[in-house]
Amino acid sequence: MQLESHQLGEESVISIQDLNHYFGEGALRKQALFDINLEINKGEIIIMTGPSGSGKTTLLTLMGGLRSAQSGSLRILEQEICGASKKQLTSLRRNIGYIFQAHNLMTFLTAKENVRMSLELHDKYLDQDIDALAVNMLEMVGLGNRVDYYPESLSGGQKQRVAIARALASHPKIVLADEPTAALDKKSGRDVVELMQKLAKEQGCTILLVTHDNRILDIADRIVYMEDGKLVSDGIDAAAKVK
Ligand SMILES: Nc1ncnc2c1ncn2[C@@H]1O[C@H](COP(=O)(O)OP(=O)(O)OP(=O)(O)O)[C@@H](O)[C@H]1O
Repeated sequence: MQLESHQLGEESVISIQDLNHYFGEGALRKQALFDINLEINKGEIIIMTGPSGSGKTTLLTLMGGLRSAQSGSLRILEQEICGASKKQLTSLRRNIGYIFQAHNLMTFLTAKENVRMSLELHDKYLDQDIDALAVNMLEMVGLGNRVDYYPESLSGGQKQRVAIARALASHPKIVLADEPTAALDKKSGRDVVELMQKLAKEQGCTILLVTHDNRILDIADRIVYMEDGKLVSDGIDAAAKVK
């Protein structure tokens, strides 16, 4: 029998036990996540899918250190996030790359300057040729001839590729992507996720991707399916559920 990579006890990047999450206070308090358990290893590409309102973005933002975890245990890169301070979350976020539905590029910066910005956050790049690193990363996403373009002069797919270059330039251990193909046509969407897959595999980076786009499910090593705030299946069953 062939074991799945997550069963082999490889290096754990994210480890979640009995995680619950609530929004609001008092009578308005509403539970959004219920007893989530999940192990994610180095280099895995995980797609999270499920109906609208099922809790995918809430879980993704918790795993990205973008909001504080309230109850249970959430370990990211060997750090407990439940009860972590703002300062701890900020330093954790330097190890994570983010790609969102709307590319979130700075409109007043060129493609190169957008990628540079993410490198400038890291001391280790300060004595290197950051311009050259940014250009090299843009070449890797096929935009070597667009480095000095502003976002408004790029197509949707090109903007999303700049966002990928920006997210991966500093070789983060984790990349989070929330609906990265939502604003793209079929071909551009496919190109964008295949590029993410290729770069992540080269860098040994873990990708967590939330999507409603059934056409890209095959790039995942594992599919996690959510419903009503619960993780209802993980792995092969999940793939069958969304077909
Ligand atoms: N900031 C918030 N305040 C209050 N309730 C929230 C907040 N964010 C999300 N929720 C609620 O938590 C639940 C899960 O929402 P979430 O956005 O995680 O779902 P989702 O699966 O990502 O949905 P979609 O696919 O539509 O983006 C929903 O019932 C939502 O209304």
